[in-house]
Amino acid sequence: MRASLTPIQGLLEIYPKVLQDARGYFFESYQHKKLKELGIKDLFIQDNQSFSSKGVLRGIHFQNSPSQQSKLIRVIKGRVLDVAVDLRPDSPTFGRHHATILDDVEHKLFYMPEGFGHGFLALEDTILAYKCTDYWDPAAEGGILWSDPELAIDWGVASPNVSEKDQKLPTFKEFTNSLNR
Ligand SMILES: Cc1cn([C@H]2C[C@H](O)[C@@H](COP(=O)(O)OP(=O)(O)O[C@H]3O[C@@H](C)C(=O)[C@@H](O)[C@H]3O)O2)c(=O)[nH]c1=O
Repeated sequence: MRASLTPIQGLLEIYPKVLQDARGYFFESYQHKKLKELGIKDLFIQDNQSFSSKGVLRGIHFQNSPSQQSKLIRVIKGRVLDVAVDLRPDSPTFGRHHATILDDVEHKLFYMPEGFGHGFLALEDTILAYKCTDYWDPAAEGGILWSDPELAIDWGVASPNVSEKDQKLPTFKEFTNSLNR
């Protein structure tokens, strides 16, 4: 397991050692001690899995305090463009994002601590799995519109398949205004 830093402090891309043999592959998708050595000390208490058809975009989602979640994300089958948006008001990279490809070949893990918005675009029919450090809390759910020009995320598609709920998410400006209230 090897971690690679990203331009945003706290966000990590983690490369597991994928062992191939005549039967297929094997890798440790979660190993507490090795992740701790890479600086990830979180206690994950919920695992989620979703299937998304090619062209589906989910996000950008987060949970507000006190139900904030760190996430450890990976693709079981398929390929996504996965995006983390820095929503930590005190961060020098507040409002900036980092995008990365997660797939079922490299099996890269994407770690985002509390304070990030998360979204992904399915580039193929995809099963995505992620660990979370807090339970789902519908009352604490927050989000930002995937296509907000201020975030300027290059999704590479003009009209992805987005849920009605996600189409109505606030803009980044509305989000920042809500912080100042
Ligand atoms: C997130 C979540 C949803 N649900 C339910 C609510 C709803 O009926 C159904 C689908 O929920 P959603 O439409 O919110 O699912 P989805 O759009 O996949 O939401 C997820 O998006 C990605 C980007 C994230 O980062 C996640 O934290 C989560 O917000 O599942 C749970 O039961 N537990 C959960 O933890």
